[in-house]
Amino acid sequence: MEDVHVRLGERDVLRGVDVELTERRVGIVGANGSGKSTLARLLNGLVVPTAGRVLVDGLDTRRDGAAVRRRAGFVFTDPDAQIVMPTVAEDVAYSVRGVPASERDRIVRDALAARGLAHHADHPAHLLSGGQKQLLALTSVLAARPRLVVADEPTTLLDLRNTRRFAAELAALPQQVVLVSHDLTLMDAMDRVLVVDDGRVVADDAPGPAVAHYRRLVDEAAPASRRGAS
Ligand SMILES: Nc1ncnc2c1ncn2[C@@H]1O[C@H](COP(=O)(O)OP(=O)(O)OP(=O)(O)O)[C@@H](O)[C@H]1O
Repeated sequence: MEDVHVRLGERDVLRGVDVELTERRVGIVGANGSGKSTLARLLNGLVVPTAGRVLVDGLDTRRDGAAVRRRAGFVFTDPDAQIVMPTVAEDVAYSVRGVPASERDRIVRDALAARGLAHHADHPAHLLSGGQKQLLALTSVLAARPRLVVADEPTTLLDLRNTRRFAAELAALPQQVVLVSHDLTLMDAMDRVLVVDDGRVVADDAPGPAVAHYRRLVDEAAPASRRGAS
């Protein structure tokens, strides 16, 4: 991201973000409305910069949006917003729809087996539990073999067990992962963490110091009367 600015409506949502993300695991934390989702969405061209450039694998997201989206898979917070087909297997098949049918069936079978969803293949996707739906969303994204996986608060709807399971799935991926989350425990597994505040990256460090920076920001923003109590 080269000096990226994003203006949405009347608001400067991102103001001069300049980062090169080369680590395998990159976390993004920050307050509600600070610009994290916008930053994540820049990475697959769902949002394009108002000024500056975003390059993914050397491709400009403004010019080569479709090619960028093939490289960068996006996992949304709410899997219901992402699951588009009636059954579990059909949903995974949809994300590899360009592949010949015989190969597609094999990809779908392998992908479902890898996430423990094989016996749900013909089940209606909407009947899965929240955790299973999130795994299905990840499975469908991964079936398209993206080089980069961007996940925007993917564990918000999950209980502790499924959060752990999903985090383990993300951790095991060979791809580069960019993870936006309010769950600071997930940041321990990152190689690098960006702290976003009011549209800027205000810290960019290893997880320990970055999360400490974020905690200080929150403490400083709290009214003095509450600070002692926290
Ligand atoms: N399409 C839009 N038009 C106008 N403003 C927008 C639009 N999308 C986002 N915003 C604003 O941009 C700011 C940043 O939003 P963003 O979703 O990136 O924040 P976030 O850090 O991911 O927040 P959260 O943690 O609450 O998900 C917010 O103030 C939001 O209201």
